[in-house]
Amino acid sequence: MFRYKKIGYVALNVSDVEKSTEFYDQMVGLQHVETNEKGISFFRCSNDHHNLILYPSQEPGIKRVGFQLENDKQLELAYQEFVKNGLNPREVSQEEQKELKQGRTFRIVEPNTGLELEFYSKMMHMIKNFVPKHTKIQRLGHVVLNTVDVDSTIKFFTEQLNFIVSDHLGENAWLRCFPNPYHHSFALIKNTENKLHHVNFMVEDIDDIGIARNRVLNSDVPIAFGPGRHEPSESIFFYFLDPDGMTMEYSFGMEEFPEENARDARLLEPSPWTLDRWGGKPSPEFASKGKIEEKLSLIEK
Ligand SMILES: CC(C)c1ccc(C(=O)O)c(O)c1O
Ligand SMILES: [Fe+2]
Repeated sequence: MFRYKKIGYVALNVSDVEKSTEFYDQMVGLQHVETNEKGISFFRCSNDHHNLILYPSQEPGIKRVGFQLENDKQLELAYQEFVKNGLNPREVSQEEQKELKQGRTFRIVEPNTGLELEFYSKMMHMIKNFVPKHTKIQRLGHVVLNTVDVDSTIKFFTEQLNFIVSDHLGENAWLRCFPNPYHHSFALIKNTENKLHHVNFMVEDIDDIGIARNRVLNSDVPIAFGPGRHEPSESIFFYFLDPDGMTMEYSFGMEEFPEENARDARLLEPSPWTLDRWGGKPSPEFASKGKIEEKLSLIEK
């Protein structure tokens, strides 16, 4: 099976790119790289050209998630595997690759949720390091989806995409993209609707969490959950809402897995205390918004 480097970027549809650009730059603390002539806005928290893209849209939500493979050889292996399994990978045009500052890129549609997933190995490496404005963001951490058919979605990620389950909690699962060490770069939570649950950025220390809470409290940005501590990955978390009501998370600290002899996935107790060891409760708006952009699945289920 093919090998990942990491979750590379998330693309969101937003109703007002200018407003959201200010939010992700000033409130989240990502570096705004450029807004192009089509009104597409790029941000980074690393030397990658982008770790977040905002697309103008009437319907806010999630557009796609991009995964970086270890190298060109692994990318080709993934392509061959997808073709063999009838997943119909679609190569991204040269023109769009240029717009994205990426090398060879292809996409498939996850058949259970309709989310478009992208695979690439090369993205423009920016000369100047990411300089934190206020929050020492280390990386795009994970994306979580709500899914109606959670069993089939987990099966797809593990059997077709080479993800490994790090933990189960009831029917839900936290998954890592092998051999990336972090506890999860994707998670799947059962719901009555397929939609975005949240996007996570990992931060360097606990002060980033405490300072963020005060920054958000002193603004008109709604807090959605936390600060608290998650049982599965042991991270300290803080969630707040973006201008379209989509949930963003900062987290500090996360269990890491070795490539070989990693522990087996646990069956964690489905209890509110598992989600927050400190006993907090999410607001009703937590993880409530984030339509998945509809893409026709070409995969036979
Ligand atoms: C409440 C959500 C689904 C959640 C639960 C646990 C973790 C973790 O262990 O890191 C998360 O990151 C979450 O977002
Ligand atoms: Fe999370």
